[in-house]
Amino acid sequence: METQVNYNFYPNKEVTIISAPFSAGQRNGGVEKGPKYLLKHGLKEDLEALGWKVSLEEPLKDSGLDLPPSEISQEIFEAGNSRMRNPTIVGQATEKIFETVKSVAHKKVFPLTIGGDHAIGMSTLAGFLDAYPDACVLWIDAHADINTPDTSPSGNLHGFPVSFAMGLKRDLWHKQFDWLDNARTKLLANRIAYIGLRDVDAGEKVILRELGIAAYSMYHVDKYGIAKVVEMALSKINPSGKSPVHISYDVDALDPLFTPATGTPVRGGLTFREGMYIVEAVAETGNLAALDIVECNPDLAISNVHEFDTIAAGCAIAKSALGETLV
Ligand SMILES: NC(=[NH2+])NCCC[C@H](N)C(=O)O
Ligand SMILES: [Mn+2]
Ligand SMILES: [Mn+2]
Repeated sequence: METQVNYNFYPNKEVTIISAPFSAGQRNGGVEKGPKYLLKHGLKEDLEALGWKVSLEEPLKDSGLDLPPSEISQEIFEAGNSRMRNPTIVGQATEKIFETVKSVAHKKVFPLTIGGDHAIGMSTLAGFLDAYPDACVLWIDAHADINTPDTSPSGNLHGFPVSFAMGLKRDLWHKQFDWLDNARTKLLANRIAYIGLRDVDAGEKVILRELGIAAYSMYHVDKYGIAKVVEMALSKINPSGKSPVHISYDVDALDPLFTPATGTPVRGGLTFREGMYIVEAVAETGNLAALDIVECNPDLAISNVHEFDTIAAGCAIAKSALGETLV
């Protein structure tokens, strides 16, 4: 089926699935299996059926960086009240993923990065912004993932990627993140909006307020409806309507009813249709130009139904974003 949706930045409709089986940004084993399960569910074939030419890149292949937390030696980097866990392995893996996303984006091919935990968001944002300095970002998540080493309650690096892409508290970083200094463009506060928030740490709330970041929580989804929220978010971050839009989609944005197999589920989330509407509506503008799907963890499913629902939801996000329409 040929899709009705246009992709302004990809007239040739080429997409590269960047497989990022990575879990050291948090402490649950299993999230590194996400890419394998999404692919096994038919992700590649589904996108081909939508008229895309699909290729696959595996930046972590044979790197040893794709091991579950139980198989890597744990490292804690502390300075004063600042803390991050496993900075060396996270820094090494995110650099490799950054290089891949960057080269795919520079080739004018749609980068679809599948995780893996959300630490890889620092790679995808920095890599995409390198090719498109005027890009804007929709971060779809229950969490803001904008902790800095001195605000994080957990030290888990999947709670940091937005602050890294923005270069916040640069002096507190571990040296393994020096690669971010080579990225051409930092993410600016007026180029990112959140949708779906409902579990934001106290220090993150201060950062969001101080920087004036557009943050639409579940309260705003309830109050205005999802269509209005998407419209408001896009008009804030993309006032000209011409910039490419990168969506970083944490499946825990959806209610755990729909994506139960994820490491940090939070009740009161988006319905399945609200979640699909976001990517459908951005795709409809023609400006959707990069997508991440992260935090599917098949090992946390307590039944086959949970596993199926979570993986199927991840694939549905990709299909809706890449042009599947309901009629
Ligand atoms: N990508 C995620 N699921 N992030 C969850 C982050 C949770 C919490 N804010 C933390 O920093 O630990
Ligand atoms: Mn989350
Ligand atoms: Mn996240």
